[in-house]
Amino acid sequence: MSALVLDDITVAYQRHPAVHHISGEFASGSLTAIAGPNGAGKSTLLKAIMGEVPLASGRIRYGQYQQRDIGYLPQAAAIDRQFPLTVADTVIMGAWRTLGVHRAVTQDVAAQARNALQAVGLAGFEQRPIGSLSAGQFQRVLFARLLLQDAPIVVLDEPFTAIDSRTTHDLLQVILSWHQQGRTVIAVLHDFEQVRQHFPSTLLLAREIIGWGDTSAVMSRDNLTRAKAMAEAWDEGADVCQPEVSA
Ligand SMILES: Nc1ncnc2c1ncn2[C@@H]1O[C@H](COP(=O)(O)OP(=O)(O)OP(=O)(O)O)[C@@H](O)[C@H]1O
Repeated sequence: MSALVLDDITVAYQRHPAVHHISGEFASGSLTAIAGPNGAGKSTLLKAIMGEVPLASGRIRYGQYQQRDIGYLPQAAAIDRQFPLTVADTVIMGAWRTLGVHRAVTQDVAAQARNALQAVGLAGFEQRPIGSLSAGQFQRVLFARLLLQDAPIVVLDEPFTAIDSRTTHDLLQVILSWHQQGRTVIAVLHDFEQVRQHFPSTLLLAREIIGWGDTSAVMSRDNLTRAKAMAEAWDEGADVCQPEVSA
């Protein structure tokens, strides 16, 4: 069964394609890394899945779930940490689906938030302002929020960039436990060794698909060389291709 199906999708910024004719599917319960050179369209693909950028063409099908059932962690740079929130409030926001907009936070949700913080190694941090946390601690908070969200599909954009190795190790265990629980997990990653060791499936992207499937086959030397060569040959000014108009 498919959790997400990409049906010939193209995404463009000011008509320049960042993701070009991508088709394929993320199987339900799969653990997939998205890898590729800088500017390959990895973040853009995640944003398209989340509905944050429009599709120039093609379609995304969400299987048995809806877009709002996806837990999403954007790149760290996209998150405002100056907002005056406590760690507990930030985590509790993950439960918005069960809380609704106006309902009070129940003791149950507050307890879940404490448990989630404990699971990511931040017990006792509940009342700390998020602005006072280190990058690694803040990433742990965002994972605790995802734990509360309890989403069947989790999408992570470079979750370990600029994060210390201890935190990376701990949060990788959280990702692996999501996989063991049968959730569908998709993560953009730059560390190829990490991808090879822990991610059974990989989508190697260079605007187009270089390979998608079993990690050992996709991350071959040939494919990585091809991805690099495509990145070097990119024409930043290329227009989105237009379908031929029949007479
Ligand atoms: N908001 C935007 N407006 C215009 N162009 C954009 C925008 N966002 C991304 N791009 C361009 O689209 C292309 C793909 O960017 P994207 O961030 O998706 O790549 P990426 O694979 O995630 O790269 P990285 O590994 O460097 O994060 C790049 O050429 C980038 O400059």
